[in-house]
Amino acid sequence: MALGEFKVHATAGNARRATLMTAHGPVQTPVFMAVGTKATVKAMTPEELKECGTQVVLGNTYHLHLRPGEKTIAKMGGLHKFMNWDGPILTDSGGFQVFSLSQLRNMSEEGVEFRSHLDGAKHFISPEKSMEIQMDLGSDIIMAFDECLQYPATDDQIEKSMALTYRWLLRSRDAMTRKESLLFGIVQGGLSLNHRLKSMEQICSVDLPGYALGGFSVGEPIHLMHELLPHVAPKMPANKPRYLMGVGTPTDLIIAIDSGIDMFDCVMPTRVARNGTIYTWNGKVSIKRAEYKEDPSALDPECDCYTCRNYSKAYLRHLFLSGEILGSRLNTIHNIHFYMKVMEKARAAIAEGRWEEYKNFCLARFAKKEK
Ligand SMILES: CNc1nc2c(CC[C@H]3O[C@@H](OC)[C@@H]4OC(C)(C)O[C@@H]43)c3nc(N)[nH]c(=O)c3cc2[nH]1
Ligand SMILES: [Zn+2]
Repeated sequence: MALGEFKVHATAGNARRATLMTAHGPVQTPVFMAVGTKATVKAMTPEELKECGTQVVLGNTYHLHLRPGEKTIAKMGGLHKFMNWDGPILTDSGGFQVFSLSQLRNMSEEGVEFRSHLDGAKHFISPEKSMEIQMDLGSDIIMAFDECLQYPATDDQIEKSMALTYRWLLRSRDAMTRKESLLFGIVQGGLSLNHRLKSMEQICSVDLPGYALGGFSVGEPIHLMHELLPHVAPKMPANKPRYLMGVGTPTDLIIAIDSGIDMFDCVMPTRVARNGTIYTWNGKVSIKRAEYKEDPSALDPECDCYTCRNYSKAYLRHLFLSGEILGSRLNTIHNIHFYMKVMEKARAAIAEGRWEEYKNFCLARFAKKEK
C-alpha cells in the first residue's frame, strides 16, 4: 500500500474494517489510539503498550512545545526515538489544549497568543507554527490547527469559529513540507446538524488523507453526540479515515463505529485506571470497594492481560488504597488491554459479517452495573 492509502476491506452498514498506511506502518481500523500527551502513555512502557495491542500513540503539540520543546526532541532524533516508540504517532495540533489549559492572552486571525500553564511564559501558536512543531516531532499523522469551540456556543459563535477553522486548515495545508506526515482536517460546527454539515462540506472539500470530527466530548450531554454522529460521519468521504477526537467510553466506541468512525483517542482508560476504575466485559469495577478486600479473582475473569493473569482484586485494591505506583501500572495495563481487545474483536466482527451481533453483545455487557 502507498503512504496515506486507506483501503476498506469490509463494511457492515456504516461500520468499516480498513487499513491506513503511514510512514511507520499500517494501522488496522477501527482503532483506539493510546494518549501519550507528554511523550509517554502514563505508567506504561512501549513494550507493554505493544503487548496490549496498541498500534498508534498520541502526542501533543502544546505540551511538547512547552516542555522539552520540539527543537530538543528533533535534536534527540524525533519523537519516535525520544520515547522509544517505533509505531505510528499522531499529534494533536495544540489548539484544544491552548483553549483548555493555558491562560489565553488573545486570539486573532493570525493565531493564538497564550501564557504557558507551567511558567507563565508567553507563547504564540499559529497554523504555520503548529505544523512546524508537529513536523519537528516527526509525527506520522498531523492534525490541522483548529479552534475547538467550548460548549454551549451560540449559532453566531459556531459560524465564526468554523469559518476560522477552515481558513486555518488552508494555512495548515500550505505549511506542510514533510511528505512522510499525513495532514488530517478537523470538522467543527458545534452541536447543530446544519453547521456540522456546512463545516464538513468546507473541510472535506480540501483533498487530505483523513478527516476528524472535533468539537465533541467537550462537556455536552453525550446523547447529543450520539444523535448527531449517524447524520454526519457517513457523509464524510468514504475512502478516507474518519477520526472522532477525544472519544470515549467503550460504549461510545461501539456506537461511533456503527456510525462509520474509524479512529478514536481518549484519556479515559489511562486516567480512570489511576483512580481505580476498571473496565471489564461485565461493566465497570471500582477496585476500592470493600467487597473486593479478600476477593481472589482477577479484575476480569474473561481477560487474559498480564494483570488479570497474575493478580487478584484483593491485591489491586490494597495497592490502590496504599497509593502504590504499581497499582496505577497494573490497572492501566488492564484498561488499555481491554480497549484494544474491544477494537480487535470489532475489526474481526465487521470482517466476518458479525458486527450487529457483536455491537449488541457489547452494548448489553458494558451497561451491566456492579452488584
Ligand atoms: C476529551 N475530549 C476532546 N478532546 C479533544 C481534542 C483533543 C484531543 C487531545 O487532547 C487530549 O485529550 C484531552 C488527548 O491527548 C492528546 C495527546 C493531547 O491528544 C488528545 C480536540 N483536539 C482538536 N485539535 N480539536 C478538537 O475539536 C478536539 C476536541 C476534543 N474533545
Ligand atoms: Zn485484564
